[in-house]
Amino acid sequence: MTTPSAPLRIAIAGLGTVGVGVIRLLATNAGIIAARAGRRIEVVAVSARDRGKDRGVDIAPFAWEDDMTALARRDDVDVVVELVGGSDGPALACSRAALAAGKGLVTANKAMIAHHGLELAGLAEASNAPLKFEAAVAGGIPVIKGLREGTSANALTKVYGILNGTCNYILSTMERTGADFAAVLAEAQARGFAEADPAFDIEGVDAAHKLAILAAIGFGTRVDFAGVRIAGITRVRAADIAQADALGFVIRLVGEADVEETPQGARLLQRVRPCLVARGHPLSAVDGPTNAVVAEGNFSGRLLFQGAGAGDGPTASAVAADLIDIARDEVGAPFSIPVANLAAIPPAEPGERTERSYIRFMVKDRPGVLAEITAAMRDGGVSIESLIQQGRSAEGGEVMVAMVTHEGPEANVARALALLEGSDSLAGDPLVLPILPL
Ligand SMILES: NC(=O)c1ccc[n+]([C@@H]2O[C@H](COP(=O)([O-])OP(=O)(O)OC[C@H]3O[C@@H](n4cnc5c(N)ncnc54)[C@H](O)[C@@H]3O)[C@@H](O)[C@H]2O)c1
Ligand SMILES: N[C@@H](CCO)C(=O)O
Ligand code: NA
Repeated sequence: MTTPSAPLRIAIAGLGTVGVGVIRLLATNAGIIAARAGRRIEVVAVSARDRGKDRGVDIAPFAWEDDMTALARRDDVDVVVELVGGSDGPALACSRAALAAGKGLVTANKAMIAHHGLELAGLAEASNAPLKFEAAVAGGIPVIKGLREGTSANALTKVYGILNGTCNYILSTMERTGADFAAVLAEAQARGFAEADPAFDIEGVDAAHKLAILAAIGFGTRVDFAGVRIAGITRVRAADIAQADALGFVIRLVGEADVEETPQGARLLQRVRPCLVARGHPLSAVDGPTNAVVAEGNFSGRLLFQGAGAGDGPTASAVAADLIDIARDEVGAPFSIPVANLAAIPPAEPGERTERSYIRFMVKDRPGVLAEITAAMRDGGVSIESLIQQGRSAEGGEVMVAMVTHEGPEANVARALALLEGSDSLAGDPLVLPILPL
């Protein structure tokens, strides 16, 4: 007769959207999980800011710790699940304590992994403890698993996609309803998609955290968050979304990474920026808090991972999948390759790359302005494919001028715009949005 395996005993630090989602999922799907994990997964202890808060789940059966580091060191815990958030502070302290004590760590915290992932992976490898973070990138989509396992036999040429549910919710809702940015952001916050500080979402930082993690796994490089070039969506206006629509595009916040060979050696390009995406491109149909990641492998071809990128259920699903892997003893190097063997690739300069762009100006409505802009484009070496001026303003007011360029070096657009800097024909800085190739 066989003895049933001992349960995997977990502690949960952080009982917010995701923490409560994990407690619910582990209870609702306990039977399925035990069957697939080969043993039960049991919550033994929890910690958060406010013990008495009504969270809609009963935490009375679990031991309570005020101090998350003490939680991480408990003798009756095998794996700590960090769902607090923040790159440093109690999340990092409790994660370090868990790994140093030889316990497993599961986290949804992309900020922490982007900043301290190599240190934590080093601790995990030193004590042969599992460190897993599927929920940190693209919520419920198994994209870390997809790249660590599914494409592991490939050299990846490119990884890109929609990595922030809040921005995607804002952009696609504004597109559909014409609603105001601030109102839609408030809805995303109310629905639990946004970060505690939503500036991380709308400024592109959250997507950059995720991109740096994906690039590390996809290309076998050291995580280099500082090397990501970041632009968020705060400068995108409803008028840009309407103009893009008229041209046959939607606007999406896209993170992209690739490695290019240059005469100076390999260079890692990582950037997050709002892009025009042609209707017909797979990313154009990605709406609401959905995420999508495209990975191009030299043997697999183009793979598309798509699904819910945020929210309690999908994120809890990814956390629980990591726990099941740990319960099955399916562990490996956190970044697929041991930390010591990850490559350090310097960041690429994008200026020599070519692309088509949408450029939007707000200009004073007076004679000669268009000539000034087109002269700057000519002198910067930018070829204009189409140019649209919207309406007329009241006398002396502002109008929007949008153009689409032919494909050309990115550096030329920067050069042309530098020629316009300080011009009193312009009201504010122009907005440049690249057009994502099909
Ligand atoms: N919400 C999502 O859709 C989602 C998706 C993927 C990843 N994540 C990540 O999961 C983590 C948790 O996100 P969330 O949305 O559940 O956050 P949340 O704000 O809803 O919950 C955070 C929890 O941590 C506790 N906490 C925060 N700071 C604390 C402190 N200084 N001391 C003690 N307790 C503290 C809070 O009391 C709360 O219980 C974050 O790293 C986030 O980036 C969230
Ligand atoms: N704030 C994040 C949560 C999921 O990581 C988002 O909107 O995508
Ligand atoms: Na994921």
